[in-house]
Amino acid sequence: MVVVGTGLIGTSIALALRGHGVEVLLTDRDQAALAMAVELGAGTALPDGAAAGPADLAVLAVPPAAVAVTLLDAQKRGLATAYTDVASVKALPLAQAAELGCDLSSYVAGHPLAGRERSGPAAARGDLFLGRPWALCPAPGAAPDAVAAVTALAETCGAQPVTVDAAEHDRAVALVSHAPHVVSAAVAARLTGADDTALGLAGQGVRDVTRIAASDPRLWIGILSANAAPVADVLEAVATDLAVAASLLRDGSEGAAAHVADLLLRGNAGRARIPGKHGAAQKAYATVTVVIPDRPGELAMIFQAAGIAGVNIEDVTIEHSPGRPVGALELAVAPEAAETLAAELRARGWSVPG
Ligand SMILES: NC(=O)c1ccc[n+]([C@@H]2O[C@H](COP(=O)([O-])OP(=O)(O)OC[C@H]3O[C@@H](n4cnc5c(N)ncnc54)[C@H](O)[C@@H]3O)[C@@H](O)[C@H]2O)c1
Ligand SMILES: O=C(O)C(=O)C[C@]1(C(=O)O)C=C[C@@H](O)C=C1
Repeated sequence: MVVVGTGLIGTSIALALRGHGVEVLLTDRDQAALAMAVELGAGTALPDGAAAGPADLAVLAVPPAAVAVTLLDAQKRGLATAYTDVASVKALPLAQAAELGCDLSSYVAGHPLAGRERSGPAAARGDLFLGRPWALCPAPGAAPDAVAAVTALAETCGAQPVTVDAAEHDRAVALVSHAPHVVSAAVAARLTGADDTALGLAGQGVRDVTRIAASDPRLWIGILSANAAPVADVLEAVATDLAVAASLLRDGSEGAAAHVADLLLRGNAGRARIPGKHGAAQKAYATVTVVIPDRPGELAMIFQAAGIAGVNIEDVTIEHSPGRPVGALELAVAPEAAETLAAELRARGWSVPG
């Protein structure tokens, strides 16, 4: 397998494949991204010049606007017998590939519906795709062998392949991914002018609604502009709901409140329609939260205590309390290790609520 573009998605796919013993060759025009992916165990660097022979499949994990040119270049080099991409929009890269004269029989456009708000190989996870849908949009003349190779890729990564027409895919993701992204950004953008009192009162709700607003704007402007009309349709409908809700709230009458309640009820109904993930569950970690004083060496001592307790820390987040000399350290660990870690930290004097 060859992965072109060792960012978040390319490296996550490579890690998932390596987990199944697949030989993976990596390439990226950014040498630092490539070196990091190799360092993380995602594969080995694709040698310059002639490869030993074509790979079974080349995965083009580059931004949407780079898919067609990358495909053309890869096909000219004879990198693989089949090709796919992972871009978040499908009709435009397919049209560009046709226009450039790419071989569309060996190419099956793809899109895993899994990601993160962080970019680059350091954010990659081999379990990113477990149980997630993976859209496949083969062009009419796609070779059955190529379709089979890309289907096998999705399945090996633990995802559920879903075959869908490219234009239909783009309309669907405008609703379930692209418009929600803009709405999240719009809510988060209100916070740029927020004062310390408001930010200090921020709870989980605003964090949930704005998580994806932390994503790379360069990637997202490429996605949104490549799917502009379907995204605009959804945003206009959302904007109408918001404008009506605002004017009803200004009205302040009981009747108006009932109408706002109607929007909330439709929200409940829409949310309930989102299917649960299929297939295997993503690896679930337990979170041990520690209240930490803001002083040098504190993190090192906590990590050392975890090591002494024999507990592997899988992930770390620090939530700062603005204006307060403490923070909340969230340690993600295997569920069966959570109690051991909590007990060790409490015994050493840290506050571990719960
Ligand atoms: N981020 C997500 O949540 C997500 C989820 C699903 C699909 N996608 C799609 O996956 C693709 C990659 O997104 P990402 O989040 O991994 O971005 P990323 O920025 O983490 O990685 C992109 C990588 O591609 C490299 N690159 C760019 N142009 C290249 C070229 N011409 N040749 C070789 N390498 C090149 C960059 O150097 C970078 O390392 C995009 O098409 C995106 O739409 C993203
Ligand atoms: O969960 C996230 O952070 C994502 O941005 C993932 C998400 C999505 O909207 O579900 C975003 C864009 C991709 O094309 C696929 C998946």
